[in-house]
Amino acid sequence: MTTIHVSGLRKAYGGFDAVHDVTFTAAPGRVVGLLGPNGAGKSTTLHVLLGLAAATAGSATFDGRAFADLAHPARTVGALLDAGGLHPGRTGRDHLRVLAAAGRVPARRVDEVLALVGMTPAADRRVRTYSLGMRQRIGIAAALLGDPEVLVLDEPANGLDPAGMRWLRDLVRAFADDGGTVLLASHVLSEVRQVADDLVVVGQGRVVADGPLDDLLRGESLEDFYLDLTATTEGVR
Ligand SMILES: Nc1ncnc2c1ncn2[C@@H]1O[C@H](COP(=O)(O)OP(=O)(O)OP(=O)(O)O)[C@@H](O)[C@H]1O
Repeated sequence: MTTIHVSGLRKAYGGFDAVHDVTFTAAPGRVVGLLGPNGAGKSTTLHVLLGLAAATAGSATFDGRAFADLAHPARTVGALLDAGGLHPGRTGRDHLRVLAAAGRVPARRVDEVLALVGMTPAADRRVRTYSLGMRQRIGIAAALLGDPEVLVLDEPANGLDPAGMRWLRDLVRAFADDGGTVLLASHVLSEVRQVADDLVVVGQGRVVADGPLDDLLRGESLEDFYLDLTATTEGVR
């Protein structure tokens, strides 16, 4: 069981704060939805958490440890950031094999995650022949490779068909019900409404709402709540 702590996080690019001051916690057993307008700082927050960018101030950790200090990163956290990152000439299976080797994950786990995401029949085709949803499924398989305690998912429903979206929802729910921690960034409010326990809304690099989803909404729709909240911070920076 692993808790994500993001505390006083600031990330500046040149003189511009992509993230100004972000603090929140994602606890085991919870699905935390991360929302915010384009350019609010969601991806930057996830990048710092995953060790892909250095914090200017503050911290983003797993049980107090930065990603770079994790003893076995693949077992702690699995991430889906951008399904466009797959090599087009490689098969789905080969892609996962390379990641398994890099993450010190047993090769047999590749077949397990291919089955989990429903990609066994297409596993030996090259990625360039995959649809967006199929690439997304391989990306989710990659996140699951190390049987991690935390899932960090950026726009996971991208390209998924309705059956795929339900499958993803069930997977995320089961993962959290099993004691896992899920941080899920999305613009698809219906997806967040259906699966999130907690909500963190970011606007212009700051947290503008944070708490259990039902407590925040108090019967209001997520769309109304979100659009009212972000109206003042609207607009791409
Ligand atoms: N490498 C970078 N160099 C300079 N500015 C950056 C860099 N990465 C992000 N930014 C800027 O930081 C701000 C936050 O970007 P970020 O990608 O974190 O937003 P986001 O909330 O993920 O947006 P979206 O919903 O569009 O994905 C934006 O203004 C963006 O232009």
